[in-house]
Amino acid sequence: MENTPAALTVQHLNKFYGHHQTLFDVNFQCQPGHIIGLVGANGAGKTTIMRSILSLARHQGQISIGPDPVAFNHHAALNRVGALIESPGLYPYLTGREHLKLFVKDDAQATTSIATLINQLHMENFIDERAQKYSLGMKQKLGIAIAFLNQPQLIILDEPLNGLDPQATHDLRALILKQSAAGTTFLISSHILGELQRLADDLIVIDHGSVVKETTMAELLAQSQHRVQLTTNDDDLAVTILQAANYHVSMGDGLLVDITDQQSVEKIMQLLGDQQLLIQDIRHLDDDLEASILKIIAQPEAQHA
Ligand SMILES: Nc1ncnc2c1ncn2[C@@H]1O[C@H](COP(=O)(O)OP(=O)(O)OP(=O)(O)O)[C@@H](O)[C@H]1O
Repeated sequence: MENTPAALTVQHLNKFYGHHQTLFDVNFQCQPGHIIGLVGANGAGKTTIMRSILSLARHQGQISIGPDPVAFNHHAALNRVGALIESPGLYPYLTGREHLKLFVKDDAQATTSIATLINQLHMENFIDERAQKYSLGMKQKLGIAIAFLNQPQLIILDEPLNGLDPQATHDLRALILKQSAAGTTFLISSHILGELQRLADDLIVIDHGSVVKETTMAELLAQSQHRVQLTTNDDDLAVTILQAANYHVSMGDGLLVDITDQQSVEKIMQLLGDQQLLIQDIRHLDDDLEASILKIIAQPEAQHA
């Protein structure tokens, strides 16, 4: 089978601001049509990685869009990339529609693609106003629309949900999923992890300028810890019974019981029921993406030496 090149390849990316190194040998690939979440704490290096890919910052290392290398002085392949980095740079005296006309490349498809984006992002009621009057969310929507123009193969979005209301968040999610199903690759940074959990196929976790984890969302969530919180009519006895059956139990708000692959809620209920214990409350406490990422970053080997 013919090998399809990755949509984006980043190899040995290092970045210095003066003498201060902010990226340390960053390596990763983005597969075509995947949505990749780039996550990490404030200052971890997400924006710097994105700016380096787009040749907006000088860096050391190799970056390729598909099979084509991109460098600070050689960036033809960036024609196939759409991006929104930090806040969009807009011309105050131009309307939103004039911005879209300015950035569109293919005149033949300009009118339909601009109209479709305006419609999909619900921008009709402000698109013919000058950008100087735009709110944060309106600017952000226009910046997103510009990133989606010209059918890019790769779209890079840095904190795209900034300033977006719930409807706009929903519209953007629908647009990203539609474009990704059509083959567009996305690299998206966001602190809104619940939203990334709904969108991303793959995750790259950055900490102190290094990649500390590259994984699929499914893999990460499958490895996450499953626990139940329960209250019984005799919690002390319940602890004794569960520990004797090799469950890890801690006392919190009720009993917190870790569940491994070989254990289950049904088995817990049966064990306690066999001893005539009454379960008064029971609920699942599965880790979400936030908890899983915090654990990755907290691991000592995740810290850059
Ligand atoms: N122009 C600059 N000059 C000097 N240092 C910079 C510059 N821009 C970024 N940095 C430093 O590089 C590091 C990475 O910053 P970056 O903006 O890439 O982080 P980030 O992960 O995007 O953070 P956030 O989530 O807060 O946006 C930080 O330590 C930051 O202080």
